[in-house]
Amino acid sequence: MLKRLLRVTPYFILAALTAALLAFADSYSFVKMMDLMDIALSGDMTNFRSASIDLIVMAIVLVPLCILVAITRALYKRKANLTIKHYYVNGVFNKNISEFQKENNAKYISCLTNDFNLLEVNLIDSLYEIGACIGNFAAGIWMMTIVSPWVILLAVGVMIVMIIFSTLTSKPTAKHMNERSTLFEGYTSYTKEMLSAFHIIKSNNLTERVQENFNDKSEQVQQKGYIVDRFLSYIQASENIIIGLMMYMMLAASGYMAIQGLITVGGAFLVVQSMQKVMWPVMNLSEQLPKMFTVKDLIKKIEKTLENEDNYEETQPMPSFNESITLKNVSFGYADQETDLILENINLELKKGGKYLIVGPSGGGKSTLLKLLRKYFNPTNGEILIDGYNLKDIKKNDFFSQVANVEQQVFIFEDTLRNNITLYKDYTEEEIEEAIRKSGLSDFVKGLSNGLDTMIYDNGKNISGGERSRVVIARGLLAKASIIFLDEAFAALDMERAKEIEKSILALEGVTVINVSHVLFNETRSKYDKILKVNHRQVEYV
Ligand SMILES: Nc1ncnc2c1ncn2[C@@H]1O[C@H](COP(=O)(O)OP(=O)(O)OP(=O)(O)O)[C@@H](O)[C@H]1O
Repeated sequence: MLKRLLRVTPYFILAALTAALLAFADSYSFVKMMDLMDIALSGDMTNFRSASIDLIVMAIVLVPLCILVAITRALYKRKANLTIKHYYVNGVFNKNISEFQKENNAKYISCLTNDFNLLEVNLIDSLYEIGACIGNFAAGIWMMTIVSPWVILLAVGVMIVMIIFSTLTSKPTAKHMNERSTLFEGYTSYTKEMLSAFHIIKSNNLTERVQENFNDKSEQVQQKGYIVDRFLSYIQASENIIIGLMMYMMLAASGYMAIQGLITVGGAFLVVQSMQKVMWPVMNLSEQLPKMFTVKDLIKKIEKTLENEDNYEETQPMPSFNESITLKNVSFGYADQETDLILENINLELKKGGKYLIVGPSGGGKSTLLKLLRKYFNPTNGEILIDGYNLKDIKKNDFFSQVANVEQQVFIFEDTLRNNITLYKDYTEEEIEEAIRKSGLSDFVKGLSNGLDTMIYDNGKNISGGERSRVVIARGLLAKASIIFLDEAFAALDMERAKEIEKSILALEGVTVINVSHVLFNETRSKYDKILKVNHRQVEYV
């Protein structure tokens, strides 16, 4: 992630340089003020006028510079945030389907919200602040050199003390931050579950219990937040004491020098201003550095969510599906243990263009067989060959572009009906119409005042379960895939409609259809080439 962040270096440099430019311009205006003060005390009216004009010009120049600083800072922040978020989402989509499904996806939501908010404050903002601090510190030192180089030594001393202090306090801060992030993960997961199950909770009178659990989790997160804030405020208070002491020492030193006549009154004024210029970065650095030190562990935690245990490299392209899918002595268990096998020693051949129905008792392993054929999981033993090539070696993207999946669990995007059917790909109106007709959606679409441009909200809350299923069937038909996998795709449809759609799918020439279903209609039964029963780890022909 840090490597990816390096790409925004030009934006960072631009933002830091403009901040430094502003710091120097601001310091220069203080030098001009010092001159004005000393000229005024000497009673030199001619030079006083020109020094006053210089000051006014400086004040005018500062305005566009301030705007430039705000713009370059915002640009850097925007680029940096987008870069790490793109990196993360890209990483999530590089996860294997099986490994992604093993995890609670609230883990990823928590990373993208809580952890990325922390990254924005503790890394992206802090980096900018550190850049700006360096510019301001340099400008402050420059101001000091104009008055007396001796004051610089004191400022460098303060800096060293503060860096040592930050290093010492960073470890316990990082520990607390990580614990808080883990608590947030549980909290996000629970909140997501609570809102998804809203109607179940209400209709089963579970409100009180759920609220109690939520309050407990929320209390834990708040308590940790309180501990972190309290800890950080102790650190802050200690820093303020140290910095305060240093400031008094510098003030006393410049006062002594003015009394001794080593510097002018204007010079004393400039020392006070330069001290502020130097102290701000020192104070700010002492705030930003501990935050920066906590980022390493946070990034490690975020990167861990993107790790794939199985990094098998797929090398075989699959431009088309031409002959058959063959299962050779395939065994599979989710737990990778021989005793926990769901399927054992399966041998099958599924021909291109063939229509296959998979039946069997609940929990028998039908969906598991489909998951293996869909390349969600690899067999524990044996191999699945497609046109003679091991499915394990076939590149995921190539394989997925040859198949369409129609599942019982439907996902509908919050978008128009058209985009939900085409899945953002280009098809002709005739192709879309044909898919709508074959999936039994024609009457539904005709009845909508906006037709295909009707918006579907929140995973299809404004359409029925059967309509949702048909949208997904239309997707499958439109995709013109070589293989269609159906998993209880007709469960939400009435019998007549289910039969009609099943017939349309079974009439697709050259398309291999593998349909897992509890429902077996006499009218469509004969249209299947083979009916397979999955039971007791075995697959047999019916
Ligand atoms: N991700 C998983 N991790 C562990 N075990 C699983 C997983 N998915 C399914 N199983 C188990 O595998 C067995 C077969 O499940 P599968 O979903 O393949 O059955 P099925 O025949 O499709 O059942 P149904 O008709 O009820 O959908 C079941 O005992 C189930 O509990």
